[in-house]
Amino acid sequence: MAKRYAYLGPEGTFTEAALRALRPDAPEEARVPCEGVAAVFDTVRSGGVDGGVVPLENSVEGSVTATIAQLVNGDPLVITGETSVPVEFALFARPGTTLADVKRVATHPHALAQCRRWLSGHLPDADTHTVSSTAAAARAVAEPGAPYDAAICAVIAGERYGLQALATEIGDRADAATRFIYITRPGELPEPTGSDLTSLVAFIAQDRPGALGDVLDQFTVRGVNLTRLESRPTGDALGDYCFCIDAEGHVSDSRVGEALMGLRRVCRDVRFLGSYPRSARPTELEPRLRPRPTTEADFAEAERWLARLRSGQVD
Ligand SMILES: O=C(O)C(=O)C[C@]1(C(=O)O)C=C[C@@H](O)C=C1
Repeated sequence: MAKRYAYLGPEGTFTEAALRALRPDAPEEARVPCEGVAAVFDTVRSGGVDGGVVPLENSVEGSVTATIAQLVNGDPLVITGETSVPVEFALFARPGTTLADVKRVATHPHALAQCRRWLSGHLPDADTHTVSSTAAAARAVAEPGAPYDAAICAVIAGERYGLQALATEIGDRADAATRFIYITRPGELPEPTGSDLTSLVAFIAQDRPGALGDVLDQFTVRGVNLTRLESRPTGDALGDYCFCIDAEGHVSDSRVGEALMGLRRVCRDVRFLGSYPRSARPTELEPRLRPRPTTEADFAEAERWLARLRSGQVD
């Protein structure tokens, strides 16, 4: 049966652009728009689709909490791919509307946070309303008797719903980008590519001095670079946190595997969220991320050395 993919819809979201980048050969009917991040996760979990795409983090606004909450607390799904998409915002309204007519602006909370400067400069008195996505805002503005006068959305969404641009490039940061993940039900892992990321959630055993240090040490001593570390409430009690971690490398790399075993020993729980190809190639990475402090070859050589010691040989 042909594969189908859920995404944060409706048509015209940045998430749809991410899905097109991740699955360029998928025909239109393979893309299943969902209203909200939780609905994408549920559709993937229920087996209604093969996988799904959701936003994970934005370079300006940070994490998408709805996605993190599903990854941390929901029934386990794994990440098998990622991509990042530049996010450029525009203000769209029904044809004939002028900027002076705009009193109510709708958009996604992350988009609103990224256009604050432009809004306070150009529409200081407009009321702002948040909806489930930037394209949902554009669609709502296009409806007869719409509750909003304008939407902050991608150009493609404004055009898709027959609106007219009142302003383009209204984001506070022209170089803003959002990172999206491709999620599936647990199954076969993607093959290592030599440029992978491993995502996980570490739940510390007990709040005490050095508890986070113990988690980080598992990576430090094995020369595994972290690309993201975020503390999130577990939801169980006020002040109870877990740590969302992205590390360079694949679970099949010995040192990443050993770091995971180390975490398993020092943490109350570890949720493995997947190993998957990194979207930026190493040549595009900043030099400070390379070279790795130790290589896979160093690791293998140290293992052989230990085996020799254990068998009674001394170098
Ligand atoms: O609303 C959209 O178009 C989305 O794809 C969601 C989303 C997000 O959740 O951050 C994606 C990119 C932008 O930062 C704004 C909104």
